Amino acid sequence: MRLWMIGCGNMASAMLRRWLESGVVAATDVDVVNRHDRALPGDVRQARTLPDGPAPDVVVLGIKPQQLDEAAAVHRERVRAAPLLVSMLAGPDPARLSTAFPGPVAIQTMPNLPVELGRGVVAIHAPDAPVEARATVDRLMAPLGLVEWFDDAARFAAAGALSGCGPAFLFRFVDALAAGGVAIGLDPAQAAAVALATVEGAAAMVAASERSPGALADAVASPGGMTRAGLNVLDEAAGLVPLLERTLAASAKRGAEMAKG
Ligand SMILES: NC(=O)C1=CN([C@@H]2O[C@H](COP(=O)(O)OP(=O)(O)OC[C@H]3O[C@@H](n4cnc5c(N)ncnc54)[C@H](O)[C@@H]3O)[C@@H](O)[C@H]2O)C=CC1
Ligand SMILES: O=C(O)[C@@H]1CCC=N1
Repeated sequence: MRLWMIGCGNMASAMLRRWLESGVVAATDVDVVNRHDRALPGDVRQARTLPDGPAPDVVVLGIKPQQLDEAAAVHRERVRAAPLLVSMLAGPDPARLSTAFPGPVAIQTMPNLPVELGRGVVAIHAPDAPVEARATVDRLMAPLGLVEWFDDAARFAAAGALSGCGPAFLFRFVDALAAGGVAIGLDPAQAAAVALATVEGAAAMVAASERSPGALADAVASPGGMTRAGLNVLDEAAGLVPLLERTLAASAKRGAEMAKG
């Protein structure tokens, strides 16, 4: 599959790394446009302008949302002949993408960083996309992890807040678990190592298990034991659930503002 990538930074290069590793895309079939050269997976071609020659199968948009209009002004004419535009920008919906880049079928996606390992989530919103366009997008996204289509814009936005931002929240949790360890007497380096290994093992276990996270928590917590004492704090009325409800609500609110442009 031939790709042009307009903007290939943290998120797009995580996708590119996995596309190259999985073989769904060959490095020689990718052309990246970045503002400045940066280290890219597979040493793919990188320039300030799109290449001459025929349009690719897919144009991938990986710039910041605030850079959409500026990038469209520069690249719109070259992109017009491409069949598909796949955006990872938080905010712009397919209609806004098509206004910026008329011509291709516009697909709005929200990936997350673990796609780099093939363990990510890609939420997709393109309710009017024809079936062939959906099939191409599915083929491209399949190696990245869980791929979920949302025809409903509000559900797509909610999923994006959870999965797109979620890795950062979990990274914070790892740090918070380590900070809790330090507060009860561990040295910081050991606390960080123990917290990370605990989260990694527990995440792998819940992913592999047929038991729910709640059932697994109960399997850890002996009645009247240490874990139950800790869970009682997390489960307080003002504990972890309301904290994460507020966290996701804040991300979703900001996403809605960005969608308005
Ligand atoms: N970082 C993440 O975890 C996620 C990011 N996103 C979305 O991905 C997009 C990119 O985010 P990051 O990769 O974190 O940003 P980044 O700043 O690392 O990458 C943006 C890239 O775009 C290039 N660029 C800027 N203006 C350009 C232009 N006019 N023409 C060509 N290239 C241009 C820059 O040189 C840079 O390499 C954003 O729209 C964000 O909403 C979506 C989901 C998760
Ligand atoms: O923070 C952001 O706006 C982007 C979208 C989701 C993750 N990063």
